[in-house]
Amino acid sequence: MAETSARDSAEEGGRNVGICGDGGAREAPAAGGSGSIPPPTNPLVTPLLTDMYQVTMAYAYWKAGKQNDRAVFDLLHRKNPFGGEYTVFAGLEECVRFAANFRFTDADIEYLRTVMPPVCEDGFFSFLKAVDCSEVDIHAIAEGSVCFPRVPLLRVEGPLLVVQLLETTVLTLVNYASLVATNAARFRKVAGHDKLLLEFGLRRAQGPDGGISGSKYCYLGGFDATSNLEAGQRFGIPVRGTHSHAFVSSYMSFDEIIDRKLQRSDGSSTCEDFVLLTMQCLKRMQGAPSLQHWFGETNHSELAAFTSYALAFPTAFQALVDTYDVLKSGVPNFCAVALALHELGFKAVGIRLDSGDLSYFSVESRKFFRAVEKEFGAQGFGNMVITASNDINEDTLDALNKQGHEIDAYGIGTQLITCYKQPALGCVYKLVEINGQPRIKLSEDVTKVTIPCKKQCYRLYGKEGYALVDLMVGDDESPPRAGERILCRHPFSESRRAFVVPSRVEPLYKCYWSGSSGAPREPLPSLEELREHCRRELEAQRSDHVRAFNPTPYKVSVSAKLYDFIHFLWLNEAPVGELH
Ligand SMILES: Nc1ncnc2c1ncn2[C@@H]1O[C@H](COP(=O)(O)OP(=O)(O)OP(=O)(O)O)[C@@H](O)[C@H]1O
Ligand SMILES: O=P(O)(O)OC[C@H]1O[C@H](OP(=O)(O)OP(=O)(O)O)[C@H](O)[C@@H]1O
Ligand SMILES: O=C(O)c1cccnc1
Ligand SMILES: [Mg+2]
Repeated sequence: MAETSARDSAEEGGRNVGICGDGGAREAPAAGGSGSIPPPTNPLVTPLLTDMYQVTMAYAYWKAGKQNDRAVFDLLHRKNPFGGEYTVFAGLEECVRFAANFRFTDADIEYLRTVMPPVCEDGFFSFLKAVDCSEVDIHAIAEGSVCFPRVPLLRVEGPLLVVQLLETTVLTLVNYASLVATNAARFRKVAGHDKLLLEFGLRRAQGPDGGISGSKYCYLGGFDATSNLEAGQRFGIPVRGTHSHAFVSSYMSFDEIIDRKLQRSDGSSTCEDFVLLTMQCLKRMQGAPSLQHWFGETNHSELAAFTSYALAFPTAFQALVDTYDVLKSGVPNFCAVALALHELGFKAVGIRLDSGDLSYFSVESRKFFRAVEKEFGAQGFGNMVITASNDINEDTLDALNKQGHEIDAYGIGTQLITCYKQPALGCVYKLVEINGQPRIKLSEDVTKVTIPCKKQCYRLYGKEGYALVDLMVGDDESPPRAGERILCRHPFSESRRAFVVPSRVEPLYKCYWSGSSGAPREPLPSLEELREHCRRELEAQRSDHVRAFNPTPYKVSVSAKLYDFIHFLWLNEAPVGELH
């Protein structure tokens, strides 16, 4: 029979990986095509969670009578994070919740009166009080999708004043969400699909929102569970935990263990002194010829702590073994308690390593488990779960893979949740059309030149089933069709172009908020569905695009017509220099 991985066991109901719980989510998934959409998860996400200049611009638009000009903005990133060639798009549901509930309160309006210059007319504030997203449409790539620079993740269309007001908030909702989901996906890729990935980031996250949204989007990106109970309750993410060094060092002797009784797992009898039993097990291990060279005296306060923890959790005993000395004390003490549990019909879970050379300690611990299994016929000891933590990042995971290790599960905090390798994703929100007139933003840096026009985006697949290219076309152009040859051009580099005959064409945009047209909108999937979508998307990528080291860039292109138009507009808008 194939060995069950730690991850499988956890997914089977989480019985086998420490203390765990899979309580139901407090929030039902957001309403989809019908019904009301709940407010953003974080109550701080209000219309005032924005930069002041959005409101001053709103005033100037209103003063000029431009407030209802029909505007189209694209939200896009220009560069993939972490030196990679892909990004996982996340944060869409929160944007839709924000738009659906966008309304200034009376208190907001009163506050704005105090901060806006006194010249601002009263009529503006009355106007602002009535502003909502009932005339706004949001089209977007599905949340959890793999996406690429320049292809807008969101297209927001509506009255200029209100779609301008959405800018900062939707950026803050998408930037970190997509960054941390991508980080999680990268950790998953290098760790391997058979490993259990636990997110332990809350204590190091950038504040409570970083903690909560970090847990959510790490789960979306491929982590299996979190230590964060609020995120567990709110989103239905499985929660897991072990114990800390403080628990171990809080014990000084066995005298602290008062209630020493432990009923056998089948309830048939009771062991009156479990402490004595663990001490006897340790003695037996010390006397076993095959284990003698491994260790001598162990730390007894550590053994007391482990024994006490096992009395509290006989069915889920997992021990942190590096408080004093991993191989001379932690692992033998753990095995003594695990053997005592075994005698009473319980199966211990395993250990957590939190310092030192994780490869070496995991390999040595596994050898010790196997030796104990052999010596005492303790079935299952050889494959007890080894969890590793301590400032782990992508490079550590890669190094561990190269060295060889026996780790089944990783607990990862700081480097994951803070996105230590790259702390920000640079999504921007750019005006691309106003009243049907395409607009462009020029820059010395060609990567910063915007692609004008209200656009449609398609992913074109080749005959081997992989995506070949993402193609942007003007909204008025006919869509590319499977089996039909189409010229795909790099948006800015004249010589980079290719004819593509797609085997399949996937339209990337769906409508997630349809204020003005009242068109049916896509349902908002549950977090579990987003996670599954993300997993499938990552699996479907060509391996050279998603490898960690020197990945191949994915092609993002525009139609010939859009290419010509971009360059026409560019020449039109760029002033001609004069040399003297
Ligand atoms: N075999 C390994 N290969 C590469 N990196 C490793 C390996 N084992 C551990 N690491 C990493 O090396 C770093 C060890 O850090 P450091 O020396 O500060 O910790 P430590 O002294 O072992 O533990 P602590 O300071 O928490 O008691 C951690 O980032 C850890 O993830
Ligand atoms: O290392 P991270 O990836 O951030 O994972 C979370 C860390 O948090 C805990 O201890 P903490 O760091 O609070 O104390 P310690 O460093 O002394 O173990 C845990 O033991 C991990 O080491
Ligand atoms: O449960 C754990 O082991 C844990 C949780 C958070 C941080 N470090 C470890
Ligand atoms: Mg630490």
